[in-house]
Amino acid sequence: MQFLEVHNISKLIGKTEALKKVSFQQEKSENVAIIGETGSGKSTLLKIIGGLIQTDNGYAALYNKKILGPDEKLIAGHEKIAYLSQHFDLPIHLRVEQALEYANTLEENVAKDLYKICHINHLLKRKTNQLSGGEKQRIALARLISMQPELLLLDEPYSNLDPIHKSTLQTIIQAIQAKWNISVLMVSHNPKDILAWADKIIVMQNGEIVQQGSPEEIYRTPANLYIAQLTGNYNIIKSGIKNFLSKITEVEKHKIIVVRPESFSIVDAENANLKGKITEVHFMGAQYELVVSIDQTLVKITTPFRYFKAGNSIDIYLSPKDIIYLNE
Ligand SMILES: Nc1ncnc2c1ncn2[C@@H]1O[C@H](COP(=O)(O)OP(=O)(O)OP(=O)(O)O)[C@@H](O)[C@H]1O
Repeated sequence: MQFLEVHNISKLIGKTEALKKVSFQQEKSENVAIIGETGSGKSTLLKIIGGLIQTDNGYAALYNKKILGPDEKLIAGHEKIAYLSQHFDLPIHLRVEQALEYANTLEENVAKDLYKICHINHLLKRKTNQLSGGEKQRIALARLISMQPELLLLDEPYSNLDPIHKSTLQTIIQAIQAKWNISVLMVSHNPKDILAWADKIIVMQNGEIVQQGSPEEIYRTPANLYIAQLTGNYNIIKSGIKNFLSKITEVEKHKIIVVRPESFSIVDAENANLKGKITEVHFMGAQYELVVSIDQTLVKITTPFRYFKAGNSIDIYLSPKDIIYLNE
């Protein structure tokens, strides 16, 4: 039986076609991420799946049963689907433990485990207005999980968190998924947050799905420049180096050529197929970004090695397999 099916969903908000015939499927065991620029329709789609916004056309179904919209039921939402919005709210004037108790459907010891996993035990006696944004978010998450959903919808969960709290939340989400077998559908605009996590990525642009596939497919063979730009750093190769590349490989005509910065390797002269001169060196933490002039075209190349200086001439290898051709 299909776990989640989204079929031909369209939605007009005001005069904006927020969603245009959106269809995809999620299996129970899959981690699915939706990415796309601001305004591409990600949140609207998540809210429709959560039963919080009515569709104009099409439907979403969980285990082949249509998810009803707010016009079709008394209380909006679906009992097996939890939605953690970017603007999560907790009931006010309550202590955290009261806010959690009112929602909880778990046995007491299981609920205790959940609070421990979510790192909120030390917050239980606080009032819900005496918490940081990250703490509120972890409590809101624990509250949703204590209602035993099968599908958790996360709308930009990491967007306001520093790296330490982000890493904590990533660990919490993985622990929750493993312990309670909850499927997650996550919206994000940061490729770093989802490439390693997702089994499938759905890319949205102007209310439409423009590509869906595994993280590697989306990263290595993006369907257009927008998707290449969304998923990581990139170089657009201009005519100078394009001419140079045509000596190495049969360059496809009338295509935009994109190369990821890590696809260039700095090698010994005998293994090289390109030559360049470093014009700038930028320290990026785990790696350095070199700006390199190849046949008067500037490209960015990443390297873990610290000994390169501006002005150095370097020998470079680019595998033809790592050249991404996109339609103009
Ligand atoms: N309440 C509203 N009134 C008018 N237009 C809206 C409303 N909500 C959404 N829209 C429009 O619908 C489109 C999709 O919005 P949505 O919030 O789903 O995008 P998004 O991809 O989630 O964006 P973001 O990443 O900024 O959250 C946008 O063009 C937006 O301006």
